[in-house]
Amino acid sequence: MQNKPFPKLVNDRIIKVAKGETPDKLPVWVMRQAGRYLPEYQELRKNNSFFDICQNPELACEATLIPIRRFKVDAAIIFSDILVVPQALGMKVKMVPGVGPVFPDPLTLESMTQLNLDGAISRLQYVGDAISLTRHRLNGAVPLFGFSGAPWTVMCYMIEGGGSKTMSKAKKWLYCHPDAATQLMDLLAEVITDYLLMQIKSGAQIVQVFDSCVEHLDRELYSKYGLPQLKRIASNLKQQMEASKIEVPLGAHICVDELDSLGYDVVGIDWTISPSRVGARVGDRDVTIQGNLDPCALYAPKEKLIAPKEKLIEMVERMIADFGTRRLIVNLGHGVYPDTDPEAFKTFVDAVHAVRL
Ligand SMILES: Cc1c2[nH]c(c1CCC(=O)O)Cc1[nH]c(c(CCC(=O)O)c1C)Cc1[nH]c(c(CCC(=O)O)c1C)Cc1[nH]c(c(CCC(=O)O)c1C)C2
Repeated sequence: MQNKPFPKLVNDRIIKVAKGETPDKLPVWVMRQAGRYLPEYQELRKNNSFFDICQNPELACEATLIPIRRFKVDAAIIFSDILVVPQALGMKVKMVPGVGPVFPDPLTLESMTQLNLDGAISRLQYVGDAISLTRHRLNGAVPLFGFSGAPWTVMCYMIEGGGSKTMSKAKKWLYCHPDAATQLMDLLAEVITDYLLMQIKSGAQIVQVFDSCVEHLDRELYSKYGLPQLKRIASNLKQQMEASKIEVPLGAHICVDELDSLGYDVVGIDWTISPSRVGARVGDRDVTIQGNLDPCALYAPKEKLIAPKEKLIEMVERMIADFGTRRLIVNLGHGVYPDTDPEAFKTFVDAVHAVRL
C-alpha cells in the first residue's frame, strides 16, 4: 500500500487558491468537520476511545471520510489531535467526555527533562500510516490536510494540563522562567517540523499549523515567543519541502500585521477580524486568507420565525463579498460546534459553491 502511487487529485481548488491561482468555484472546508455534530462520528465513538481512533489507521481513515461522504467539502483533514505530540514525548493525555483533553500529570519545570525526544517521530508513525491509507481511500476526490499545533499552543496544553480560560500557568513560564520556556518551545518546534515533514512524506497535500492559544499573548510576548517559532517552522519546512503548501491559521488580531512575512501560503483568521482589515490588502498581498464565519452562524433553530437558512446564506454571501473572491478559502473562524445541525453545515457549504466567480 505504502509504495503504490497515490490516485490523481480531481478537486484541486484548495491547492490552486493556496498558490494564488483562480479555481472554478470557491473552496470550502470546516475545521473539526469530522466531529461530534455528526451521528456517524458519535457511532464510531461509542465503541472506541478518541485516541484509539487516532492511533488505528483504519478508524482514523474512516472518521476522516465521514464528512467527505456527506458533504461537498473541498478538503479532508486527517483525524487526529494536536495533543498526540505531547503523547509521543511521553506525556499521558486522556479525552474526558464533556471536558476535553486532560493531562493527569501536567508539565513542570522539573519534569521537563523527562520529555523523550528520541524516537518521537517513529512513535507518531501511525498518523503517517493513517494519512497514506486515507490518500488511497479518497481516490483523489479532494486533497488531504495534515496538521500540528504550534509550539506555544502545544506548550499551553502541556503546562495547563488541558484547556484553560487564561493559560496563566503557561504564561507564568514566559514571565518567570523565560529560559525554560524558550528551551521547551525550541524542542517543540523541532519535533513539530519533523512531524509535519513526516506527514507530507506520507501523503499530506497541504499542512496546517494551529496556534489557537496565540490570542492569550500581547504583542510583546507574541513577538518574542509566538512569531519566531511559527516563522522558524515555515522556513525549515520550506527548505526541506520546497514544493509543499503550508497553512497557518492565527486566531488573533495581532497577527494580521505580519500576514506577508510569516512565510506561510495561507493564513487563517477568525470572525473578530473584519474582512476590511485584510481586504484592503487583497490586491497586493501574497497570501491566501482562510476564514472566517462565526461557527454560531450555523445555529439554525427550525422554530425561529426568521428563515435561518436564508439568513445563513446571506451571511456567507456578505462575508465573501467583503473579502473578495481572490485568494480566499472559506471556512469557519473556529471548529464546528458539537450542537450544530448537519443540515446547516450543508447549507453553508452549498452557499459557498453557489457564489459565481
Ligand atoms: C473530534 C475532536 C478532535 N479533537 C477533539 C475532538 C472531540 C473529541 C471527542 O470525540 O470527544 C478534542 C479536543 N482537542 C482539543 C480540544 C480543545 C480543548 C479546550 O481548549 O478546551 C478538544 C475538545 C485541543 C485541540 N485540538 C485541535 C486544536 C487546534 C484547533 C482549535 O483551536 O480548535 C486544539 C486546541 C485540532 C484538532 N482536533 C481535532 C482535529 C481533527 C480534524 C478535523 O478538523 O476534523 C483537529 C484539527 C479532532
